[in-house]
Amino acid sequence: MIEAYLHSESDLDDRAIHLLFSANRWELASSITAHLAQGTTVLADRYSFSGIAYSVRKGLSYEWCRAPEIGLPAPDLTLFLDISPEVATTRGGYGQERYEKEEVQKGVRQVFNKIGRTVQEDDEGEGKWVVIDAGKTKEEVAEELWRAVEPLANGVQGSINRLWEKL
Ligand SMILES: Cc1cn([C@H]2C[C@H](O)[C@@H](COP(=O)(O)O)O2)c(=O)[nH]c1=O
Repeated sequence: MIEAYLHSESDLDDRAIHLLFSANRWELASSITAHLAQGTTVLADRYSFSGIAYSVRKGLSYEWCRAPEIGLPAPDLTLFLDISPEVATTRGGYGQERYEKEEVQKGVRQVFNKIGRTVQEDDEGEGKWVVIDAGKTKEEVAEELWRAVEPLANGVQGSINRLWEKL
């Protein structure tokens, strides 16, 4: 259903697609937790913050969008690959999806930056938020990413947090 929606083959209420994305994360929550408990690093290419950013841009409230995400396994680190919408359009594979339009990306980027500030200020179990300048070369981006990831590469101590739920 998500795929059909993203390729404009179907239409859904903004809330319905938000909940589908969230349900998709909940489908995997126990397996993510099991991997983490075994010491396996889990990398998610987009997670709750993406879900919230795309839906808030459409006019849904931050609180409404956040609610179904509460309790999901929390990231230890979020890497926000920031790029101007103009440069993004020049990158490969861009333009096929419903949201791959400059106006949409501009709005989503603004919401992401707001969420980033909130995460940095709150410390409510959302993990650390690091902005990476994705407008640089592939090598430079890789270097910046590694600088942020390396401190965690040997494992993270402590229990697995849940998003917006202090354990
Ligand atoms: C994970 C996620 C992605 N999206 C959007 C971002 C992308 O434009 C599109 C596809 O995501 P993808 O790039 O991870 O495949 O879906 C949401 O709107 N909500 C979500 O929860």
